[in-house]
Amino acid sequence: MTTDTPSGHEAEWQELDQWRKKIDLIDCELTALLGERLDCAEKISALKSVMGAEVLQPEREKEVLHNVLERAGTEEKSRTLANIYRCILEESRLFQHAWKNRAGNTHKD
Ligand SMILES: C=C(O[C@@H]1C=C(C(=O)O)C=C[C@H]1O)C(=O)O
Repeated sequence: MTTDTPSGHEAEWQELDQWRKKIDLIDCELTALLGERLDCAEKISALKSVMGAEVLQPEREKEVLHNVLERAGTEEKSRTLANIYRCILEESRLFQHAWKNRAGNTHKD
């Protein structure tokens, strides 16, 4: 047990520690999956550049959100996952714009 935890409730602290270990494992998996998701977004960005398509695809974003919320389970999780996914979609868009700008600069040389 670390020294910055209040004394007492040892069993609860031990259980909390177990849940934190589980969260650390989930974060490991999430980091890998989100990285993979960004790799897909990068490939899509390259294709959109060739096709002259916009980065922002509102209908596709609605579909992504719909797919996620369908699996959310509860109203509370649905609200939270919607917020998380709005951030993911925004960052995915920014990532694609950054890739597009880098690719554009490279092709000018
Ligand atoms: C990845 C794409 O680009 C953007 C980002 C999306 C995403 O991260 O899922 C979805 C739609 C686009 O606004 C795509 O068009 O599929």
